[in-house]
Amino acid sequence: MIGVIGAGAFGTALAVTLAKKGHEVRLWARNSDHIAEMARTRRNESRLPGISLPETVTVTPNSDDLNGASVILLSLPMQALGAFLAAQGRNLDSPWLVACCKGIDLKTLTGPVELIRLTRPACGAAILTGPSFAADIARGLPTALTLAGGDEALQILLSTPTLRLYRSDDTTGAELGGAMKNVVAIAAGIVIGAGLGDSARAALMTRGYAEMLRLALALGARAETLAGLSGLGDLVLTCTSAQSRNFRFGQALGSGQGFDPLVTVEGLATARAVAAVARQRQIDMPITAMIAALVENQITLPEAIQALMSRPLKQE
Ligand SMILES: NC(=O)C1=CN([C@@H]2O[C@H](COP(=O)(O)OP(=O)(O)OC[C@H]3O[C@@H](n4cnc5c(N)ncnc54)[C@H](OP(=O)(O)O)[C@@H]3O)[C@@H](O)[C@H]2O)C=CC1
Ligand SMILES: O=C(CO)COP(=O)(O)O
Repeated sequence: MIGVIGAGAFGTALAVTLAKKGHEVRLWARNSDHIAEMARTRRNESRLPGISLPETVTVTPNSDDLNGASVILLSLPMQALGAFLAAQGRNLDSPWLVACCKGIDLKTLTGPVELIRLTRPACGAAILTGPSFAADIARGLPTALTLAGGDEALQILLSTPTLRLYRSDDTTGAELGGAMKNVVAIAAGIVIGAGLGDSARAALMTRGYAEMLRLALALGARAETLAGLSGLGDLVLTCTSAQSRNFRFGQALGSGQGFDPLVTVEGLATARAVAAVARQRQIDMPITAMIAALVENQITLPEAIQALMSRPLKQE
């Protein structure tokens, strides 16, 4: 049996693809009305529309029902993970706890793997991350992700005929790549929304990648991890697709439109967290600093664009 914490888009998509492979899956959700609706309709229409839940997926409000799972996937938004682990993490009984979220925790300035390790040092802690929209996974379109921190048996267990996992031991690099690409995706959305053009977006993605790499190397990650699926791969996907919520949020900001505050936009809190880490380490991250300042209403959009364009000329 495989356990999934969080019946959002990603948790549900993982549950569907793993159930289709033949696993029994128990999916934890917090809201009883939501659970009743999923049980009645066999769909998660509010989070992952148009996808049927296989019969072998059971939805439960009780995280104890996941105990004994071969692996428990934690698919909550990053800023909700710490509180969930503090409240229920010590009761989770499985050899592997795998983070399926992207971001840096604002409270501790650490990634999800570190939060898991601190709560359950006796369990294996890993992260599943990379370029994949939940809807694509659930529809059975080909996708490839990085599993960092897991062993070969876990890699085989979680791979499906349409979801191909590559293994890595660089958990720091995998979590930082997945976290920081969302910040750059917001900036890319702003560029497109403000009508600055595709050339400006390409420049921003390249300079965004340069600052992602700078911080990651300073924190002990490997360059090849950042160049892989969990870094560059996800940066490319998220900065170029309107399926991305981070990109769409930026686009709305850049074009002066509103955005539904209930939609999960991981890059917002992560921009502030990464900017704080960069300040502590004295690492230059101008794009992240700009997004953090925008999010905190310290600068306006025209000021942010002007500030980036007027930086001193330097070597690439
Ligand atoms: N969607 C995607 O395509 C992908 C998402 N991810 C990552 O997966 C993670 C989850 O995102 P996603 O599934 O899209 O998010 P969604 O917005 O679709 O769903 C969020 C889920 O988390 C639950 N939740 C929110 N806050 C809390 C809380 N405080 N305690 C318990 N549960 C909570 C929500 O419950 P409720 O419904 O009751 O509000 C909901 O089930 C993110 O880090 C994201 O970056 C990774 C790859 C792809
Ligand atoms: O991480 C994702 C794709 O890999 C999903 O991106 P968004 O959270 O921006 O929708």
